[in-house]
Amino acid sequence: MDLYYVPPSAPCRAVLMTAKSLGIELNKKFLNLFAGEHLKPDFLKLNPQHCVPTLVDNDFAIWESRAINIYLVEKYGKNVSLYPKCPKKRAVINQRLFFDANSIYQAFIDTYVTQYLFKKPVDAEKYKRVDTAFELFNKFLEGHAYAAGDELTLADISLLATVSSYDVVNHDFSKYENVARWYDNLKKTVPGWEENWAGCLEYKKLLGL
Ligand SMILES: N[C@@H](CCC(=O)N[C@@H](CS)C(=O)NCC(=O)O)C(=O)O
Repeated sequence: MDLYYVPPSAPCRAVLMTAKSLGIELNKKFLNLFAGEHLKPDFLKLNPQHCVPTLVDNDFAIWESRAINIYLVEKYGKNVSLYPKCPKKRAVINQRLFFDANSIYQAFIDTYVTQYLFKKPVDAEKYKRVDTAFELFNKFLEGHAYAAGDELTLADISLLATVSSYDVVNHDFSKYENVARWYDNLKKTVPGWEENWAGCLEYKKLLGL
């Protein structure tokens, strides 16, 4: 399977950690976004939304990191505990995945990425949303080792990619004790963490930090 990606991107890093956790070998294809490779006709044929990560499994292409990760577990996963079939467990995992996409990851784009990569002014209100997101995530983790309960799931992997982006820009989240404990544990245990962190360091450079 081919994975079109860029190393600094949190969604791409989440897919790489998921594949590693599942023992799946991906054929990584670097796409130079700054050179506009994602806008070339061949790539647009695969993904008219022209974003990475994009996974190509023979004649099937899929994008959106969380959709890719679910596909990998459902189609190839021996370890289905990352996305169990129980509807209630799944619903909680999905909620955390949407929380990641819409709240904590989006808050990173609206603040650090906007300020440092796009070089646009950021309203203080947007930084407050980062705190609100961390506060919520801290609550979700109350009494639990993992984002959606007591087992590692796809929600943890997506959130780990996002929270490590905050770490690399030195965003202090130590007061969110459950998040800090969760992060410390996952850094030591999630397969592919080293590659994720290498991507984070590239991200840091890209942001000019
Ligand atoms: N929600 C998407 C976000 C993907 C995304 O924003 N990708 C960026 C790189 S981090 C991208 O491909 N940007 C180029 C474009 O959209 O044209 C996901 O989780 O996969």
